[in-house]
Amino acid sequence: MEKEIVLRTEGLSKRFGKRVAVDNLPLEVYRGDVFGLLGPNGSGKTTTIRMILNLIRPTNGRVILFGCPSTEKGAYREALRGVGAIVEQPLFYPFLSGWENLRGIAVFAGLPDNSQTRTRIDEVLQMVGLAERARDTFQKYSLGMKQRLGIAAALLNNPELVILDEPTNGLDPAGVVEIRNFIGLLAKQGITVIVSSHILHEIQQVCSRVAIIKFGQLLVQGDVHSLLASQSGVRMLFRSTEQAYMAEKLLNALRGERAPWLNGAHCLQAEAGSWAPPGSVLLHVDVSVEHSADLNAYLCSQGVVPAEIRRVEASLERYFLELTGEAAGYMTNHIQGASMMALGRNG
Ligand SMILES: Nc1ncnc2c1ncn2[C@@H]1O[C@H](COP(=O)(O)OP(=O)(O)OP(=O)(O)O)[C@@H](O)[C@H]1O
Repeated sequence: MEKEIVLRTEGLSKRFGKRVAVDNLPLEVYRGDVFGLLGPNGSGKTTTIRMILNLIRPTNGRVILFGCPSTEKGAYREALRGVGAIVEQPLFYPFLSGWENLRGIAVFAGLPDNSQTRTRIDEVLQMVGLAERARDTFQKYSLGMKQRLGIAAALLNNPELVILDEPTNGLDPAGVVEIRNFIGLLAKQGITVIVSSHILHEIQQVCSRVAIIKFGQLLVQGDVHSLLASQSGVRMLFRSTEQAYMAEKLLNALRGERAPWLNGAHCLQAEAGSWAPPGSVLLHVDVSVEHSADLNAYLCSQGVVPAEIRRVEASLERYFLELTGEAAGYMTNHIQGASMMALGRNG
């Protein structure tokens, strides 16, 4: 079944003077996704979110939200009613309780001041786990609770899509886990979530799809499972670079009917601080770890003997570093994988 696109951006770009903050960004968010918008500080995440929310105007391109293009201004404002968002730290009154703060926000957002709205306030406080602390003043809340109250505010209008800009910022590890679990709960209730973060591993576990951006450009977009599939596997160190490239050739030739369990192999430079000597060339083999012995036996039979073989755990962070060459290592050949789009800085 075709997945329904909830939000799409086409050629979305934003320039501040000479600075290009967002550059021709093509995002696609499907219904039910927890969509991670990931990238380092200053990569354009908040600017993108602000354009989606119509808080700033794109220099070029458009957003299509629930089928409605941002160029149709009135209709787009209507479509935005189906969105709840927190961008930056929401402002709350410190001497009012969580409940009273939400009431103020509800009234400000144009919700009627009636029993239905009051019930909704109770509901959202329950959803974010603050029901028992609803009557405490905001100033008594921990940072994590303050953040959750922000999310509760974003949920007031019963949105189909929730956008959370860096919701884990400033939280301790327990707070991060709390927010992550909470995002998972939202997804279980059928709410589509877009969540931005500059710390890739923090929300990797909860995302179904991600877009990784840098300098406002899309580096890669796809479902987390396929992106990471090309990351996990085993890495081999050889006594010489020549042997590593020889093994790469041999294993890529072995793929197919003779070794259906082998998805491919590519050489890369060892990251700084990794187990391999700095600057050495490693062979990454896309294979499940149970086949390490088969690989070893085959390469030895061909006279190319690995000096060391290690399993690698999939991580978006490593993937990002390899993609951008930010670690000492960089990929010496292109990224492989079916359902992803890799657009380097130069296309
Ligand atoms: N109002 C503005 N005027 C000028 N430049 C801006 C403005 N807003 C953002 N920028 C610049 O645009 C670029 C992208 O910023 P943005 O805040 O979107 O990045 P980000 O990925 O959200 O970063 P962070 O993780 O630090 O929040 C940065 O270089 C930033 O300095």
